[in-house]
Amino acid sequence: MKLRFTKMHGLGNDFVVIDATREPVELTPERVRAIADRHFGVGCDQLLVVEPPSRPAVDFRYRIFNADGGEVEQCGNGARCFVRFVYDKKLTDRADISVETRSGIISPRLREDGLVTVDMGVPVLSAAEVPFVSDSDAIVQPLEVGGDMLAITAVSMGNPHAVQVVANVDAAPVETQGPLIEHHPRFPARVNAGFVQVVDAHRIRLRVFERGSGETLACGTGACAAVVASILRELVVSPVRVETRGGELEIAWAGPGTPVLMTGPAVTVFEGEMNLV
Ligand SMILES: N[C@@H](CCC[C@H](N)C(=O)O)C(=O)O
Repeated sequence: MKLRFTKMHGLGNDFVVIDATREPVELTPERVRAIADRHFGVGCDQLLVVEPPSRPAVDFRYRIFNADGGEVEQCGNGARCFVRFVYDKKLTDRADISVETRSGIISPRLREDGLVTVDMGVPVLSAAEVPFVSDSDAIVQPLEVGGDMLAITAVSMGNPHAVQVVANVDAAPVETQGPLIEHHPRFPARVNAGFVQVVDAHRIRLRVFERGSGETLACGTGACAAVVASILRELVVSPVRVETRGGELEIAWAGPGTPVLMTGPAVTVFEGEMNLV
């Protein structure tokens, strides 16, 4: 069976995007892993599926699969690519859409300058809802990882993030500590591990070891979570430029109870057709 796809990226966080608005596509974890495989498949960090909405007053349903085959709640860089995709494919003539995800509604807007701003919703700071096993909702929490005591902030942007502040992201133990944090028993749904270096009051540098995909060149929800954590820790002030290995995002957040706004690029690389096994 042949399946048409579009290869896209947001700051080098790369996606295979599939249009399932006309007919459903059956995606098993094995199939997702095969498509995401960089040697035997197309290769991507996440597979994104565009579906018709399941409820009134939203335009599309947005499904996200990590390279390990697991379906997850949210993907920020993917959300920017999502609106670029549905607009370019003429699945809508609106540049401002409402999209349902596993964790709620998000609103991406394709701007005239080609950048995309996404209302990513209100961050969740309650430990139980992240989910993070803790008897407190303190902003900074101790977490023992590989014999070291880390100071993390647990934030959900629809998906779970553990954010820590480091002196230098280039020297941070992302590859070694990242997998230990991802699978830490106090994060029962696993977690995305963010490493933040504060540059000044409006700029941070960020690396993220993503749940189910490993370190990526950029993570949109990771950038939102990192800015929320850094504002709560009084290290930065909104708006904040986030430097990743793949480029920069701008994140604005007015504080608890308000939504996070993320602005950045969304790029189409090529169209293709794959053999689906
Ligand atoms: N790259 C994404 C996040 C994708 C999902 C994440 N790995 C998870 O498991 O929660 C982004 O740009 O936000």
